[in-house]
Amino acid sequence: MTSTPVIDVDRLNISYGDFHAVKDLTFQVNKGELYALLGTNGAGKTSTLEIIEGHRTATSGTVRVFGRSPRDRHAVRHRMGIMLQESGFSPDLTVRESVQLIGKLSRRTDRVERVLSIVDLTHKAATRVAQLSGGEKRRLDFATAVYGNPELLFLDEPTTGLDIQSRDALWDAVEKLREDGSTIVLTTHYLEEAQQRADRIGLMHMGAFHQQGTVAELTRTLPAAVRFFLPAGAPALPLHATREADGAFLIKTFGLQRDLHILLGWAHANAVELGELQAGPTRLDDVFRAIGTA
Ligand SMILES: Nc1ncnc2c1ncn2[C@@H]1O[C@H](COP(=O)(O)OP(=O)(O)OP(=O)(O)O)[C@@H](O)[C@H]1O
Repeated sequence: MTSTPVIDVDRLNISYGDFHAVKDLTFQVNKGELYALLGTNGAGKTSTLEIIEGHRTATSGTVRVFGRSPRDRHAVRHRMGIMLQESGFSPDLTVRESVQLIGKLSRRTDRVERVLSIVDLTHKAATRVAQLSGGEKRRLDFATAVYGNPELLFLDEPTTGLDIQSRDALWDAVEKLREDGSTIVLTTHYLEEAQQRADRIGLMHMGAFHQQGTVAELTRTLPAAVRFFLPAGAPALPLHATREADGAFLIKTFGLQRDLHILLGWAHANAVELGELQAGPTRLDDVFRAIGTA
């Protein structure tokens, strides 16, 4: 991974009339990174991506993609693969014709059969788009992003409507592209996927970054949790705990390993069984839930 940014956004502002939708947003995405742009509804993710993808002009600020203005479509567009939430393929075209069309529009070279195989639609090549299932249509959308191995991929909610096998296959294909040096920008409401896949996350709220960093950097801002039930008559706990509505004990801690060690030592010494014991670091969901409460 080098430090040359593929995407460089500097004090980006986007207004719709009087409404200031994106406020002084600054971030970079480096070559080979998987950057997840996440946020609450209406946070400004789509608006920001529309600028980076060259569909719209900024109200103020500078955006560079491969060092060029994204409005310089001739220089930049063929280097990007964009998987939208809906690609809007003509329902009358077959799958093969749709992929051929992607090839023409993208100005990248590839073999149609290779792309069909990556998105697992070889067996549907002669089927009309109108006859595809929701998940199959989504895989055809993915073909727009992978055709010709672009250097930069935008994946907008890529796995919505996909079954687990198709999701795994999509991520395998993304990993292969990354091995070849592609840079990925992901937007998703499946926080687990972002937590698992992203190198860095930009978490937007009301037009600005609420937080930006690696998953570890984001989750370490909140305590980890240890949850368990105690049998009646158990001696006093060695750590401060609160009671949940269902009677479970909850310990919140920034020193998970240390406190688990204390708790398990205490349980062992007192022959106490910790019922349904769960312990884990904060998840990205919790970081999201904390937005607005912090
Ligand atoms: N063309 C437009 N005209 C006026 N307001 C707009 C326009 N497009 C977006 N907005 C407003 O700008 C804000 C940011 O919208 P945007 O679609 O970028 O958010 P988002 O983060 O993608 O949201 P979501 O997760 O709900 O899709 C919202 O309040 C939205 O209502």
